[in-house]
Parts: sequence; structure tokens; C-alpha cells
Amino acid sequence: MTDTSPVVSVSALSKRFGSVTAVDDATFQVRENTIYGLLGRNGAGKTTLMQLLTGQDFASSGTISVFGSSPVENADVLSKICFIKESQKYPDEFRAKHVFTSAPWFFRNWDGGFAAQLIDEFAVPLNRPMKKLSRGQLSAVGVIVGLASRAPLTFFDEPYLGLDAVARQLFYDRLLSDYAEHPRTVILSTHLIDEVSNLLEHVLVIDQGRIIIDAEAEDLRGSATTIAGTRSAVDAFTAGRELLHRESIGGLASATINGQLSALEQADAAAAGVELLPVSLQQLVVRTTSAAAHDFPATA
Ligand SMILES: Nc1ncnc2c1ncn2[C@@H]1O[C@H](COP(=O)(O)OP(=O)(O)OP(=O)(O)O)[C@@H](O)[C@H]1O
Repeated sequence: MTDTSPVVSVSALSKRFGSVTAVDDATFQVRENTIYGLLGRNGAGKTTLMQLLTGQDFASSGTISVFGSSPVENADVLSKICFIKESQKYPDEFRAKHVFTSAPWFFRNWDGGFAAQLIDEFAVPLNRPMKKLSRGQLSAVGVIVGLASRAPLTFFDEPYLGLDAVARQLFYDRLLSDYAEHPRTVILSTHLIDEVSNLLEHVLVIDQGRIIIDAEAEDLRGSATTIAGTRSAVDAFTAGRELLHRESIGGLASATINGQLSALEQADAAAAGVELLPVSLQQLVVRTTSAAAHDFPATA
């Protein structure tokens, strides 16, 4: 594989469960040494997509290449992947310490010193049986394995469930600093978009199985604007533009439009008496996915 080869390459990928199409004709690539956000509503297809990419399920159609090969029953590819998910099962007799003593068997880049630091920081009770851990402690074990494994391709499927705000921040901080020293590819699925917004370099948004946004996070920030003011001023200003959302109450309205405004348009907005408000990544995803779900008209 050359430096420019994608880590993951997916083409026309679909996964159907009976009448449900969980992943619908997805085509995208994941590049090396980048933190990806896989974002989408409940049931959008995030977990299914991760299961397919990690060879834990078979595609109904389409192709998947991970490190240049199919991940299904491919020991070489799978040895480069770490998949952290909430539903992780552990052997009955396992205590927390057993997870960390067995991890180096699976992950060739495992850093025991880093794991010990994280175990201390997340206050994981090493001697306690896994079955007795609290939800947050269980999540902490997963997060530590995901970080200390330093796998070339690491998936975190909503790793924060059960973690309190302090522990989540610790996770984000350690991920970012360790990633800076040991670059690798990370795919993080989350609902807490605002929290991770600054962490993400590339964003994939999946909605009803379809990839509806595949863009650099930097390009997405500031790629939409909300215009607020009197209904007539907002409607006049947004006429003919691609609307992601519009709401009104009484004589006031607010509309979110796709695309950046030029300096001239910003001056026009000021002259028209409408206010321009930035749209966060989370708002953009909410607006885009709800617009897709409700088939909101693309133009006014
Ligand atoms: N084994 C299965 N059998 C039938 N339907 C399934 C199966 N697995 C997933 N689905 C359906 O496929 C769709 C996508 O599910 P998936 O778990 O991938 O979503 P998700 O984006 O991870 O959701 P969440 O954010 O709620 O975890 C859902 O409608 C789900 O009900």
C-alpha cells in the first residue's frame, strides 16, 4: 500500500436485514492518519457500517477494502483494527485487570505504560469482575483499550455511554494528545457532536443508511448560516437559496441556508435588517438529517 492509498475504500455498499436497508449504496474512502466522525441519528446505520468495515458482518452488495483487502476473516487486516463498542462481551471470569493483560496478545502496538496511566486517571478498579463494573467503568475499560492499543485503524462506537462529563473530556484530551504523537486513523461514532466537534478532521454523516455528507470538518464549519429577523425580510433574503430549515413564529422567522455568504451578501443582510448567526456542526447535522428525513424543499 502506498502512502496515498486510502485505509478504507467502500463502493456501492449495502446491507439489508429483511426489509430494512441499514446501509444503502454507500461509497466513500477513509484516509490515513485522520480522525473521522461518523455521525447520524438513531438507527441511521452507524453500527452496521462499522460491523461491515471490521469484518463482523457480510455485505448484501458492494465492496469493502480495508488496508487493501477484504476485512472478512482476514487475520492480517484485523490485526490492525481495534473496534470499541458498548456491547463488548468479556469471558465470565474476567476481572478488569484480565482485559489489560490480554490486550497485548491482540494489539501489536499496545503500550502498557500508557494503559497504566489511563487506568489510574479513569480510576478503573482492576480487581473487580467485569460483570460488577458500573456502566461508566465499563466504558472506561473500552476507551483505555482503544487508546492504548494504538491500532492503525481504531473504531469507537459511541464510547462515551456511561462516562460522566469529566471522564469524557479526559478521553477527548488523551485521544488528541496521543494521536498527535502517534498518528493513526480513528473513526468515532457519536451523538455528542458539539463535544467532539473540535476533534474531528473529517465528517461522514449517515442518514437512513445513505452517506449524505462526506466532507472536511473545516469546510463544514461555517458552511451554513442561519438568517433571523422579520418574516418578510428573512423570506426576501433567502429567496432562491437552498434552505436546510425554516421556522417562524408570529412575524419573525429564521432560516438556515447552505453555503457561505460573501462580504457583499453580508452587507446586504445588514442593510436588510436580518441577523446572521453561525451554525455549529451539530446544528448542521441536525438540520441536514431532519431535512433529509422530512424531504424539506431544497429551495424557497
Ligand atoms: N440484525 C439486525 N436485524 C434487523 N435489523 C437490524 C439489525 N441490525 C440493525 N438493524 C436495523 O438497521 C438500522 C441501522 O441500525 P444501526 O444499529 O446500524 O444504527 P445506528 O446508527 O448505530 O443507531 P444508534 O445510534 O441508535 O445506535 C436500524 O433500523 C436497525 O433497527
